[in-house]
Amino acid sequence: MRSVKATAFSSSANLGAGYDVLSMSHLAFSDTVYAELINEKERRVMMESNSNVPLDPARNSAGAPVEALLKEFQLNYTIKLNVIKGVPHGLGLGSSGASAVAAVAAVNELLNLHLTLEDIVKFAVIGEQAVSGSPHPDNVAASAFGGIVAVTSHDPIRVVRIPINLNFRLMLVIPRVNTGEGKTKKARELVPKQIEVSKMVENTRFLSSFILGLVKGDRALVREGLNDAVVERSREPMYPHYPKLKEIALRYDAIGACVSGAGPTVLILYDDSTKLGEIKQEGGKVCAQHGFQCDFITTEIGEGVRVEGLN
Ligand SMILES: Nc1ncnc2c1ncn2[C@@H]1O[C@H](COP(=O)(O)OP(=O)(O)OP(=O)(O)O)[C@@H](O)[C@H]1O
Ligand SMILES: N[C@@H](CCO)C(=O)O
Repeated sequence: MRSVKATAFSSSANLGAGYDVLSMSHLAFSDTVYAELINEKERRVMMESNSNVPLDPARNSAGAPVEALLKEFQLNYTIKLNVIKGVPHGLGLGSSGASAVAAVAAVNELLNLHLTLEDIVKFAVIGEQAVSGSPHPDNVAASAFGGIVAVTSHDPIRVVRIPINLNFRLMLVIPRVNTGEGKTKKARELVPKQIEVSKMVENTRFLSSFILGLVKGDRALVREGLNDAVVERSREPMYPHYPKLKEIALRYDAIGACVSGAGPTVLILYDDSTKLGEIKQEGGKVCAQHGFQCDFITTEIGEGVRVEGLN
């Protein structure tokens, strides 16, 4: 039987004021999905995994988009997906998104559907809808395209990679906690439905500064822009360690810090001026004060989804 392997990397969405719009792929973790054509008789998705994610395709971020693909292309095929999880889930690292992108990319290759990367994002978003109740496109856009991306249109999906002219590396501060089922769904319920114009203006300034700082290679602008006056604040009860951790990162001259997606992971941008050792030491104490340990993982900006035909 023909089978295809696809690998998609972890991601950090929002990046300060870019809620549901900005996201960054990183090489820290990845999911791999093997897709195999079992028969051409019955429209069905069979699931296997090395992890405790749901094996009901409708409740799995990899299975749901593949079911939608088979329906969209009116294919009565049985497809087996083996989801090899490498991205820890429920921690704000785009785990559900990575599976979704890898699954859609693998089936695209397996069935020669000729999907563009934006088509892959369009279908992978169905996986996010299945697990968080919202079709947020940011994580899947970063896992599909790589780099730092802006989703400039939702319908139709349009994704733009942001040119990066600033040298920096990444550190993920990952709490060793179990956030339970549907963490992102709960986090999205905390986001206010309406905000004051002053908050919109403040976030527009942040977003402009962050993006312009990346493009111009202006460290101070990136530092000024990596902030958020709305979503991060509304969700603080889900990551009480964050404000102090951010203050420590900035004190020791990190370029900036933000919540990774819906958290609780914190993303820190740093360079040679940053006193990383002090951040790890004092940041570790902050995590302990909140009752958990944190892993401090350094990594780099990631690539887009990789596909490999196996036979
Ligand atoms: N293939 C999958 N990979 C990861 N989680 C999955 C998958 N399929 C279903 N899930 C469920 O989705 C939830 C994890 O997704 P969730 O959106 O909450 O966090 P995340 O994707 O890890 O991080 P982020 O905050 O970046 O979205 C868990 O409840 C998990 O059981
Ligand atoms: N933009 C999404 C990303 C989830 O990783 C959210 O913050 O809910």
